[in-house]
Amino acid sequence: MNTLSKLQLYMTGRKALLPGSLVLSAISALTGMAPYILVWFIIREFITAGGISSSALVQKYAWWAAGLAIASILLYFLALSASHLAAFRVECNMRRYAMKKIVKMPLGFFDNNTSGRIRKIIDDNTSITHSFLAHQMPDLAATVVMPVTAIVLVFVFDWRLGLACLLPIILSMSIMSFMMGKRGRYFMQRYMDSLEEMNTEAVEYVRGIPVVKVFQQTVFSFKNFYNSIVRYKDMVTKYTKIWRVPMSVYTVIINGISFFLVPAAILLIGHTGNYASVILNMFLYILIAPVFSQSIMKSMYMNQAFGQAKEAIDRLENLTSEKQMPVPAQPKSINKHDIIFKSVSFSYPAANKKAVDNVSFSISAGKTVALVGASGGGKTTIARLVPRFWDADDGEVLIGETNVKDIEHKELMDHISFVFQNTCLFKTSLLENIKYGNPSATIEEINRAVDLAQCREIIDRLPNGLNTKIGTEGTYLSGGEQQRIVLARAILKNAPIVVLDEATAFTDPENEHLIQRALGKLTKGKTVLMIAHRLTSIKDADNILVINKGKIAEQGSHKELLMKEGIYTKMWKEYQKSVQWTIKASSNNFSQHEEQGVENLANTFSEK
Ligand SMILES: Nc1ncnc2c1ncn2[C@@H]1O[C@H](COP(=O)(O)OP(=O)(O)OP(=O)(O)O)[C@@H](O)[C@H]1O
Repeated sequence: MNTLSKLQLYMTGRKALLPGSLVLSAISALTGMAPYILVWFIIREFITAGGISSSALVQKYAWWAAGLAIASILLYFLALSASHLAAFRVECNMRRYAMKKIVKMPLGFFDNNTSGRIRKIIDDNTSITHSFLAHQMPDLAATVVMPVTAIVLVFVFDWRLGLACLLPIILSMSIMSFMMGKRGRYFMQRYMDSLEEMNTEAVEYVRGIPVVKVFQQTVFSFKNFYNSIVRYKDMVTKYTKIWRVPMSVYTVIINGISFFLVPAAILLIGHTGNYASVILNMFLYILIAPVFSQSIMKSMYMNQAFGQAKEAIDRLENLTSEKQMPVPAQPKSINKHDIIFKSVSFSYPAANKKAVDNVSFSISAGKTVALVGASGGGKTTIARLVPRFWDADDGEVLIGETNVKDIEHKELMDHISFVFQNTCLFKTSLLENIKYGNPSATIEEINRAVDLAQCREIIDRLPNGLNTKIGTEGTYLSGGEQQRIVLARAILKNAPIVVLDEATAFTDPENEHLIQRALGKLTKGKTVLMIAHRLTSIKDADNILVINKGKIAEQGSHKELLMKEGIYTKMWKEYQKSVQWTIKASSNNFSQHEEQGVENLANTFSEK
């Protein structure tokens, strides 16, 4: 399907706007040609019909010329209005369509596509199609109609002068098609790729400025951003050099049609001896020549705009064509709250190894299973298969007796509370943030969740209590405090299944203690799948799975695993050492010991 047909799909119900704009623009172009002929009539009156004696006729021609010029402008205005209406409609529908598709994407889609990237692809590409439809499309009709009419005219008046006019046009169009051919399209693609790359790197650069300042590094530490600018500059410079000669020749020829006409006219006068008629026609041709140059220039930009619009639609389609989360044809409801993994395997798209490899385990309703193991082992991926961030490639993930693929998205989400590694609080009131877990909760229920999540002292300290807006007017919360607010949200949701990903990582001891209490309240009586690096927090789990390279390397309770003297035992010993070091470190060398402990822990796995 070509670019215009694709854009027409987004017109929904007002499909006539765009063709209407083209027709109005074509009529405007035709009307705009008429004054040239009328001026030619006036000149003819002066040269052949005795000048002043025919002033009434001259005036009549002049009025018609002025009237038609005004009519042409008005028609063009109407054409622009119609094209703008079409453009706004298409832009709006494109954004809606993209957003509708994106909200249906699996949750894992947002891991690989940052919010910045999604925003840029949608915003920038819909804006490109807007300016193409609103501004360039009306010119398309004029670009076709004006030169065709002008060519007919020049051949009607004097075919020999017409040929002299046509020669530079053919030459310039050949140069233009050389510039806009395969090479031009290739450049456009690379140009937009480089812009996107530069943009992504620029966002990364701005995000990293605090780190650069803290570590006293120069901006050159942002090699990727620097390299993306250099690559862009090199590509544009190379392309400009390729275009330098053809573009100069093209510009000279297209603006110099008159220089082809004068020698042709001299030859014609010598040949026919009809001085007045040749000069008169030559005036018309000189008047019309700018029409050609303008039209060809416009068509050059038009070609470029078409290329950009095509590229913009392709990029938007690429984003939205990613596989959506399949919706069950006959949804089943959740009858029990145990979680069962049956020979589950999963690979990330484009990855060459399995992130989860033939994993089987079960969590009875109300019990807790913890995942531990080396970084990159696959713990997060396993946990995320339960709320369908992605679907398993092989095997089954069941809740009760129902495969998660057969459960409607809303029902699945209603039954699971997911506490992420990175807390996400919205820049609104704490009340709104907590209420997100259950929008219909009463204020009593909210207050209860606040108490259970150990958030009361946070709320009491803030000037407007629960109504305090966070992230504004200097009201900020520490990482541990944010974590507790997120737990209040999860407690309010009161889902029977809880998935916890590193909930206590990176918090200070005081906050950890409070978070542990809040977690105790959240998980009480629930089916829990939790990932934790602090082994003390999962010591009491009903079952601990040691995950290594996507597989279950060991499993059992804390005691059973210690008796096995395997990976877990090593991990536990290393962890104990690091805890002791931390205590010793209160007097000296804290960071050195802590780092050493973490390193030892990491080595345990690299040895495996
Ligand atoms: N969105 C993603 N796209 C592609 N590969 C991914 C993605 N997320 C994780 N991986 C890869 O899958 C493997 C398992 O990663 P996962 O995050 O599940 O491990 P983990 O045990 O939770 O690690 P950590 O303890 O560091 O969080 C790793 O090799 C990782 O590089």
